[in-house]
Amino acid sequence: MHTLTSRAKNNMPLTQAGPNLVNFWPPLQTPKSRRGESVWDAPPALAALVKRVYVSMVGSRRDHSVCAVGRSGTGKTTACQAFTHTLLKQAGTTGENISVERVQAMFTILRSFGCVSSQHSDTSSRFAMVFSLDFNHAGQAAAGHLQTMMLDKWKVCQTTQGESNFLIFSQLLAGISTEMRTELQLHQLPESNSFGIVHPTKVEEKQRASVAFTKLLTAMETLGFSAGEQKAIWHVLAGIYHLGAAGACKVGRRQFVNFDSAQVASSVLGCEGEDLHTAVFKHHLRQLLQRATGHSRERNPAAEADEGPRLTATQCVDGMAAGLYEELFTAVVSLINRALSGQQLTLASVMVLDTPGLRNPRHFAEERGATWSELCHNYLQERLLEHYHSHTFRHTLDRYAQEKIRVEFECPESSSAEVVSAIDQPPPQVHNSYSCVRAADGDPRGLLWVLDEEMVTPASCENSALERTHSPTHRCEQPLQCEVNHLMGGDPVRYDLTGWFSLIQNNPSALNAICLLQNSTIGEVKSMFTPRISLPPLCRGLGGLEGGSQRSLQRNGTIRKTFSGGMAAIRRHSQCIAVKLQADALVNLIRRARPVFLQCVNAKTDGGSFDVPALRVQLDSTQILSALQLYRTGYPDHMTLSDFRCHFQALSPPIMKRYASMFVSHDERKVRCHIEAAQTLCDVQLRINKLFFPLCLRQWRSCWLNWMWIKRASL
Ligand SMILES: Nc1ncnc2c1ncn2[C@@H]1O[C@H](COP(=O)(O)OP(=O)(O)OP(=O)(O)O)[C@@H](O)[C@H]1O
Repeated sequence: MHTLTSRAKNNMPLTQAGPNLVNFWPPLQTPKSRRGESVWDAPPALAALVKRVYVSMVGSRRDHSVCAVGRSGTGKTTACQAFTHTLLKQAGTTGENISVERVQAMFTILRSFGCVSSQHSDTSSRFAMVFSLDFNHAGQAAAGHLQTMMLDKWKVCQTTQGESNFLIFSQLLAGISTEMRTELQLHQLPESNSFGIVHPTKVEEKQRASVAFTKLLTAMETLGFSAGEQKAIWHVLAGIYHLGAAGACKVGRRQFVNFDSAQVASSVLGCEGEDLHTAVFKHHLRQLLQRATGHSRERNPAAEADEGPRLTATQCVDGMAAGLYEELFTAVVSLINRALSGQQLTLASVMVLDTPGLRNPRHFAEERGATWSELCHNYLQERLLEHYHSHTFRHTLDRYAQEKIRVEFECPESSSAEVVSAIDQPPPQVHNSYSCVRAADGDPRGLLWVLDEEMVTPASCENSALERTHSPTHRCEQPLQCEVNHLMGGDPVRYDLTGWFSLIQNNPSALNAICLLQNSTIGEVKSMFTPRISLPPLCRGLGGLEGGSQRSLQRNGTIRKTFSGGMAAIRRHSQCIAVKLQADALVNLIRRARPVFLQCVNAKTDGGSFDVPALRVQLDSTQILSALQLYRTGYPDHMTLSDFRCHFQALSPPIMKRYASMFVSHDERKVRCHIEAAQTLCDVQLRINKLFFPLCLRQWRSCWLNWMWIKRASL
C-alpha cells in the first residue's frame, strides 16, 4: 500500500491539479487588451490552473506536465504560451539564462520556423514540442529545455491546398536587409517556385511579414544568436528557396530545370554546382565514393541496406530541401537550448507539451482526402488522448482497486486505443534483420507497419497496403482512399494514399543534406552544422537532444532509450516506424510526470456561427462528463506514503505511528477521518501564516516554505 486517498477538496496543501480544463475562455481578439495586458496573460481559469500546478509541483517535488490536445486551430499553442508565460511571471526566474522575455523570444522563433498559415489560423504548428521548465529549490525557474519533433519535413517542399510554406520564408523575403538580400541573391526573384514559396505581394501582407521578421530578429538577439549564426540560417533558407526555383525535370534525365537558379543555390549554400548536383541526384555515386575512400562519417544502415527504388528528379530535389530544413530546424532548437540552459540543481520541472492538432479536410468543407502528414499528426493526437484516457480512468480505477476502495463508476468503454492500434500495432513478430520480409497475410498489424512492409516489397504499391488494413480503418469507394474513425468514431477522416510511398521511402538526397552543410565553404554555415557530426543520427526529425544539466540528460536519455531498445534500434530509420517511435518518445517523456490536460475545443465555424454538432463531437472525445463523474465520486486528491510522511510527520511521532497502522489496516473510513484531522491542523497552520502574507502566489510560496520551516522547528 503506497498511496493514500483523501476526499478533501479545499486547502489541501498538496492537490492534484484537476482532471482537465476545456479552453473556454473569452476570445483573444487584440494583441493588447484595453487594460494593457498582453495576449500572453492567461485568462482566470488558466491562471488558476497555473497556480495549482505550481503549488502542487513545489509541494510534491514531482514533475508535472501540461498537455494540450484538440483539433487544429482550437488554441493549443496559444494556451501553452499563456500558461508558460503566467507560470514564469508568478514563480519568478533566477539567473540570466531564463526570463519571461527570453521564453517569449523562443516562441517567436518557433512560430516563424515551425508554423504555416492556413485557412483557419495564421500560425498552424507543424512540429511537436516539449518545453520543460526546471525549478530550483527556491521554487524559481532556473532553466528551460526544448525538445522538438518534426513529423512533417515535407511541408517545406510540398504545398497543401490553402496552406502556406513555413512562415519564415515569406518573412525573410519581405524583411531581409538590402545588403543581405544581395548576398543571398534574392533581389530578382524568379516567377515560379516549385516549393510554393512566394514573396508576399499585397502591401498589407508584405507589411505584416516584414514586421514579423523584425520581431524575429529581436527574438534572435534576445537569445544571443550571433551575427554569424543568423547569417548561416539565412543562407540555408535562401539555398532552399533557390532549390525550389531550380525545380526538377519531370521527364528525361534527372536534373534541374533552371540551371541558373541551381547555380545560385549552390553558391548560397557554399558548394560547387557539381557537388550540389551529385548530392541531389547522384547519391549512389557519392555513397560509393565515400565508402571507397573511407570518408563516410556516419553509418546509415537504412541507406546502406535499402537504397530503395530509383527516385524521380522531383523526389530528389524535394528530399534535399526537406533534409536541409530538418537540419536547420534542429540547429535553431540547439541555439535556443544553448540560450535557456542552466546548471542549477532542480527541485522539479513543469513540461508543456504542444502538438499539431487533429486535422480533417471535412472540417473546412474540402473535397480532398487527408495527406500523410495529417495522418502523422492525427495519430499523435490519438496517442495523447489514449494517455489521457488511461491516466484519467484506468490508472485511477486501478489505484482504487489496489487500495480496496469501492467507487461506483463504470469506466467508459470507448477510447482511442482501437484507432491507435489500427495505425501502429506491430506484427506479432518483428523481424530481426533490417530487410523486412513480408509476413503471413492475415496477421493484424497497423497501417504504419503495413506501409513499411509494402514499401520495400518489390512491385508493391499503395493499393496493396490498403488491401491489408483492418478495422476501424476501412477502404472507401474512391481509389487509394481509406477512412479512419478518429475521436472514437466521432470524426472519421478520409485519407488519400496517393504518392505516400515517395514520402516514406528513405530519400538519400535528404540524408546528403547534412554532408553538404558540413562541407560548406561558408565558414558560418560549416561551423553551425559541424557539432551535429558527433551525434549519432538517432532520428533526423528530433531536436533538442543536447544539454548538460542533469535534468536535460535524463529527458534526452528517455528519448534515446525509446529509439535504441529492441525493435526500435533496428527499425528507427524507417520513416513509418520513426513516426510511431517519436510518438512513443513524446509519451514516455511525460508519462512519469503528473499530467494536466488542456482539452481545447472550437465552438464556432469560420463564418462565426455556433457549430453545435462539431462541439458535441469534440466534447465527446474529451469524455469530460465521465471524468467529472469520477472526480466527484472518487478520491482525486491523494499522495504517496512518503509524501504523507514528509508533510504530516510534524504532527508528532505518536500520531504518525497511528496513521501508519491505518495504512496497514486498510480501513478507509478511519484513514479519511485521520487525514482530515491532520489536514485541519495543517490548514490552521497555513491560515496563521497567511495572516502575515497576502495571498498572491509569490507570497503563498514563501508562506509555504515558512510553514515547512515552522514544521521542522516543531519536530
Ligand atoms: N481563446 C481564444 N479565443 C479566440 N481566438 C483564439 C483563442 N485561442 C486561440 N485563438 C486564435 O486561434 C488561432 C489558432 O490558435 P493556435 O495556433 O493556438 O491553435 P492550435 O490549436 O495550436 O492550432 P494548430 O494545432 O494548427 O497549431 C490563432 O489565430 C489564435 O490567435
